[in-house]
Amino acid sequence: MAGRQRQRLLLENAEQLVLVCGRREPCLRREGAAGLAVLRGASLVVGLDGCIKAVGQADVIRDQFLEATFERIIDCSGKCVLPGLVDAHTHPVWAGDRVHEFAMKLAGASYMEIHQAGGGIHFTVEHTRKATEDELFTTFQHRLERMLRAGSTLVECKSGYGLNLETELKMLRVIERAKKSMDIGISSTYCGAHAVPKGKTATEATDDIINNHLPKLKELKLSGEIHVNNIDVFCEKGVFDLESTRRILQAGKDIGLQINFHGDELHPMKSAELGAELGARAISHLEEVSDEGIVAMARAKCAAVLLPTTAYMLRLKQPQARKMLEEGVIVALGSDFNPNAYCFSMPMVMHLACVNMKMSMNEALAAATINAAYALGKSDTHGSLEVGKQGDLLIINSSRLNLK
Ligand SMILES: N=CN[C@@H](CCC(=O)O)C(=O)O
Ligand SMILES: [Zn+2]
Repeated sequence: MAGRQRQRLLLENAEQLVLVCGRREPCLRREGAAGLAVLRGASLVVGLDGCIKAVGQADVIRDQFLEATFERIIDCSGKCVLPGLVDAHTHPVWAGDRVHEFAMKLAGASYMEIHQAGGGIHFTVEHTRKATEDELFTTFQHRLERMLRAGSTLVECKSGYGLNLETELKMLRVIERAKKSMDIGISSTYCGAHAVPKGKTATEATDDIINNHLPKLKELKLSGEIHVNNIDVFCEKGVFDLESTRRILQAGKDIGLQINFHGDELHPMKSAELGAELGARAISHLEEVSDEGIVAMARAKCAAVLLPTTAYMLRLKQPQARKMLEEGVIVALGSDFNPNAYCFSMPMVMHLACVNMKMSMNEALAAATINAAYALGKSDTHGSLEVGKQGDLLIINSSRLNLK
């Protein structure tokens, strides 16, 4: 029946059609991530609703859709098709660059020394508070366009440079506007606990978030004004300790947000153990995760969002990607785009993951597609080329990805 209908797009006869997975797996672990599903000489059909209608050998699809009409047909002979990339961790809404801090870091200052001296996130907060919503939207839009050009079709976007309710909401409104107007998927994250605002203690900031910020987010969700997907905390020595992190994440979960937070980045905090206990969807960074934390994450099916740009930029030790993969953790990747790590490109992130974290190319692609989608709770609709999923895809002008 579908074979006679009008369809949006036919990608014909790709040399390699990299499905990533083909049995509706929610994520890929161990051997699953090491060997991806690939069809050769294959075609794919996207329907008028933007979803994938068929994937298969070119001659089979041709027969099946003999009587169909297409808005567009693209000859993919000699080319590769793969799912749109998913960037599972970004901080893309802000004003005021931090180029001056690069020189400080090169001269030996650490990320936390700059932060504690009032720079880093605090510097960005000062500038973001002063910026208008339109100014923030314009730069954000430009950044999303660049991410899209680098192949990302679904991006996690955090607030977190406001810290007060007014500016956090301003950032979330900007993200909401892009969700509605831009041709890129967005999973939005409330990250009001990104730093302890100047003039407050961590406990005061935690109380403010729980008593004022989160109830407001609940109200705005009910009225349909802002729909946030995830809750985040920077769980770190000198920022939010384990107890404050627990209180904030639990309160976020109680209003229906998915837990997806920064943990075990600069110091071992037992963030992974906490995330596993709270049922977190994902934890990012994990350079300092413990062995027990890795096991707990694997058991709890809590994704590890690894950020190779951070370890590179801050000269941190690399997260133990190989150990996580061997223990069965769901490993995802993110660009961590922010004023400290100015990288829009998931292909670059995948490259760094292979070279610096010793992931295989297959593992890196799984981490930047189905597993990143899993980290955002979206692997039922994104992250692989399977019937029923969104038709987000990339055509690569190369006959083979040479995956191993
Ligand atoms: N570590 C905390 N947050 C960001 C950095 C944000 C910033 O420095 O502005 C990160 O994920 O790397
Ligand atoms: Zn971050």
